[in-house]
Amino acid sequence: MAGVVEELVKKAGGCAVIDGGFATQLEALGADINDSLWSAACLITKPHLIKEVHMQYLEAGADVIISSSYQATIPGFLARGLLLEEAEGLLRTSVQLAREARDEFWKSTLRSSKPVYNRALVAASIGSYGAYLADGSEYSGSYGDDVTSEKLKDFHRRRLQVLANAGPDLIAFEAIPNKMEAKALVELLEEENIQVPSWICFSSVDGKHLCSGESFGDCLEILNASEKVAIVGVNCTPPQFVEGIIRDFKKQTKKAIAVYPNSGEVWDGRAKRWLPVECFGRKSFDVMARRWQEAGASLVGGCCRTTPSTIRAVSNALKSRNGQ
Ligand code: MET
Ligand SMILES: [Zn+2]
Repeated sequence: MAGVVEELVKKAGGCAVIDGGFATQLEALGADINDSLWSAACLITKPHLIKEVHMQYLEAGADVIISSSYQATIPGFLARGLLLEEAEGLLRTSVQLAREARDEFWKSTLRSSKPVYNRALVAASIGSYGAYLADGSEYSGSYGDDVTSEKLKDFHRRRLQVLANAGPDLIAFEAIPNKMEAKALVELLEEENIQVPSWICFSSVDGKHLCSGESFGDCLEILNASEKVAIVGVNCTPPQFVEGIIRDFKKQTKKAIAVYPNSGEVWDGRAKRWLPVECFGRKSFDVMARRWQEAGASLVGGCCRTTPSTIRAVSNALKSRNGQ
């Protein structure tokens, strides 16, 4: 585990808290994210709301906050009529807003000497190629035959460079749906010699495989071989599968494990809405978070449809047992 993460996990008493659904909370604050850029549209129109969401998660007890760049891509911004420099500037802004929130919150915490908080880390979010396509392939992992590993690397390269140079503590590759993309990302981290430690989290719809149907084990083998990858895990996956996934990962990796599932609701990519298949609220997250720590997770949080109240419950559950 990279030193900075190790230190945070230790300070948090063995399990650090990641924030919750970012787009979800932006929407709750009144932002319109029904947009091909999704939450990243707010980088153009409502940056103050982005900072507000970060503040709410810090207040709720998050030790790691994830930037608003999940669906912020250079081609996405260019298609919106922005210039290349403007697009790159918005990527840097996403990290900057999270850092400002972290620094302001930390200053105010020091003044009020609330011992429950740690100085949070900022993770720069990078969503999958499928998230950019916004066509449902984010959860199917099927990119079609014309998408090669080189094409994926070219898609990710510049954004990765810009975000890594914007001063985050971590890079968070989120909801990676297939093995080709996981491998392309590992190769890219090496090729670009990225010095910021990364996490790579997969998404799963069945708890046994990546969304593509490929095995976790094959992908973990690729991640295990890279020193650039500090943390592996799953996000935006139904919470009922997470305990089993952690136990499975434990057998196949020595890297730290991060889990931040969604609420259990299912995204209907065509209809662009959440289907309430099985929804887990903050009460269940509080119980589940403890089990996830016991099973071996070092970082626990929430993804889509989880909120600051979910994260407060997770933080209270983990930190009270860890004597914080
Ligand atoms: N960090 C992103 C968010 O919470 C992850 C989205 S997963 C589809 O909005
Ligand atoms: Zn999600």
